[in-house]
Amino acid sequence: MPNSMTDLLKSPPARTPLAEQARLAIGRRNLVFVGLMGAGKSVIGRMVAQQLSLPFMDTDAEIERVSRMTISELFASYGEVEFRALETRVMERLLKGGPRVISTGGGAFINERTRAAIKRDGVSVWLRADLEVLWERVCRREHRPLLKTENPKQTLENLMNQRYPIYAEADLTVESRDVRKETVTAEVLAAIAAMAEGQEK
Ligand SMILES: Nc1ncnc2c1ncn2[C@@H]1O[C@H](COP(=O)(O)OP(=O)(O)O)[C@@H](O)[C@H]1O
Ligand SMILES: O=C(O)C1=C[C@@H](OP(=O)(O)O)[C@@H](O)[C@H](O)C1
Ligand SMILES: [Mg+2]
Repeated sequence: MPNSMTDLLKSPPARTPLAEQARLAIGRRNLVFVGLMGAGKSVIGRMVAQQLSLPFMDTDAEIERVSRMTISELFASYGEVEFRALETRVMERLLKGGPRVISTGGGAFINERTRAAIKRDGVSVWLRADLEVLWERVCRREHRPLLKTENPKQTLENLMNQRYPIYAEADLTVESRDVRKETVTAEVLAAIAAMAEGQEK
């Protein structure tokens, strides 16, 4: 929200040359972040959107807005199957309104129908991270219902084993490691720009 008339008159911040290249590469498509809980989809997605001057949406936030419930409440009241059905509908709707940057919840790309929609209308980026990095980021947070188990670190490892072969189907992979978020953001832009160069050859 602009704070003053001066803000309203300001032009949007200029993109860096790397961001400009990445923006051209995306064209009318959406940029979609996939990967496990704690990979940084929500945080990095928002930063990349800012760099590209594209609107940002997070499917979990959108699901919470339309249902007027938290993700934990949805899992508790309706279960995972209903949550996935809602997630697919929200994802299909967001993909139609692009181009935008969309961060998904960790299970979205695992669902066949959601994955097919992302492949059709988006450039997907897998933010890949090691177990220790993910665990360090999620262990103190309480809002992820799938990790409310006896041994959440083991649950995370099991999910890695099940899901990593599927995340690997994403168009691009960027390592989300223990470095500054700005570094990961720049690496995402570089990966998109490099993808476009590869397509031109
Ligand atoms: N280099 C980094 N890249 C991404 N996230 C990072 C990084 N360093 C620390 N974090 C933290 O890790 C957490 C990632 O959470 P989030 O973006 O919600 O992940 P996801 O949406 O993939 O579950 C955030 O608290 C973020 O601040
Ligand atoms: O991995 C998953 O199945 C889930 C990941 C969560 O999103 P984040 O990956 O953003 O934490 C959220 O959608 C829900 O708790 C289920
Ligand atoms: Mg998230």
